[in-house]
Amino acid sequence: MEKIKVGVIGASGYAGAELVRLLLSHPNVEIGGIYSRSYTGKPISDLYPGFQNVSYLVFDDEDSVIHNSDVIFASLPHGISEKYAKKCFDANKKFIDVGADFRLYDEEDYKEWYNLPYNEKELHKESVYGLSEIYKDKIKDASIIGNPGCYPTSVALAMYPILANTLQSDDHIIIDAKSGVTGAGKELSEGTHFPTINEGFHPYKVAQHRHTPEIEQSLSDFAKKDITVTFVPHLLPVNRGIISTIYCKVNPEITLEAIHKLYCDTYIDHKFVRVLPLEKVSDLKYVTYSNYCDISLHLDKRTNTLIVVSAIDNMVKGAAGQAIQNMNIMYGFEEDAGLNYIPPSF
Ligand SMILES: NC(=O)C1=CN([C@@H]2O[C@H](COP(=O)(O)OP(=O)(O)OC[C@H]3O[C@@H](n4cnc5c(N)ncnc54)[C@H](OP(=O)(O)O)[C@@H]3O)[C@@H](O)[C@H]2O)C=CC1
Ligand SMILES: CC(=O)N[C@@H](CCC(=O)OP(=O)(O)O)C(=O)O
Repeated sequence: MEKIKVGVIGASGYAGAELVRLLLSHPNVEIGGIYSRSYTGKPISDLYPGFQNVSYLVFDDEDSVIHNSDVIFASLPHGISEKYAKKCFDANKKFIDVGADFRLYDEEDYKEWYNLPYNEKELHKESVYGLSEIYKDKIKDASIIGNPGCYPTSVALAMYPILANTLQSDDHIIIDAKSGVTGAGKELSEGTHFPTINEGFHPYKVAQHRHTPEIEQSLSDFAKKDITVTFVPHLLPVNRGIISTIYCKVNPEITLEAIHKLYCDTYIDHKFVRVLPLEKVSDLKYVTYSNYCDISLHLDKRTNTLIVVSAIDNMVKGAAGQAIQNMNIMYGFEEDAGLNYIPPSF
């Protein structure tokens, strides 16, 4: 089968480099080019030694990368991707934004939480929110994808079966989430400095994180009514992984066994969502480097509270892996092509 050409804009960053790592072993693609503002002309192995003797890719200029590719991934800080999306759209190339610029349906939400307007309004009408398991039919025909955020991916997959079947008894949901430090990107900062985070553990942006509207957008879409969330992220002193522990009130008649069956049935054809057997608890160790989302289910009968624990690797299912899964859906490749990594055993 002829391979398609893919380009990565922002390949010097963490999510961009993770895209390159995964794409290099994808059976249906060839890398058409990689771009970074700061490293033009340098081999990627200079920046990330793991590519030594594996890839001889050299950072190129943005126009060559777009020209040489059929589909372009952008992995940039928010507010920058529209410019690249426009160039790709005008050149009839597909565009997958790993950042946040095409995730929110409503520009007012984007203005409120990101302090920026949409400059290319027409492009937002073309874009599809790329939560692979749930919006596959729309993703298939899309030319622009807004790849979901890392925390929102972990929460949306965890809550879809309950909300789509209206089993919640309250429309407010509490999310206690923890992320590894790679979630903050490559740029050095006091907040991610080793002595600051090592042997510490703290919440941040308590109830004011920019993923709040994205999470509410998905959950409300599933429930077909407004769902609100209280979302508190924490910074875990590990490199990779997200655990979201989610609390949702449910009707007293429902049993944990029935909920478990519903989740298993919902995800039976979706290999990347693993509903764990009852009694097991999701652990980020067993999803790292992989595209899996592990979901465990627990019921506090005393308070009729369902507790869903969702674990993903923020760099893979939370960013590069899901972006590649979306590309696979767009091109009709096997959905798991290039994504068959088994998590480590210990
Ligand atoms: N890390 C994660 O877990 C996740 C990240 N994301 C999203 O992916 C995107 C990238 O994140 P991440 O990789 O962590 O960030 P990094 O800070 O590690 O990388 C940012 C990249 O953007 C490039 N860049 C920065 N400013 C500009 C600019 N003005 N013009 C062109 N390129 C620029 C940098 O290139 P240069 O070499 O030129 O500086 C670098 O390649 C963000 O939108 C982030 O929110 C999504 C899900 C998870
Ligand atoms: C630990 C950490 O700092 N995480 C980042 C979220 C990860 C990320 O990059 O967010 P997107 O999914 O929107 O791209 C944060 O809280 O802003």
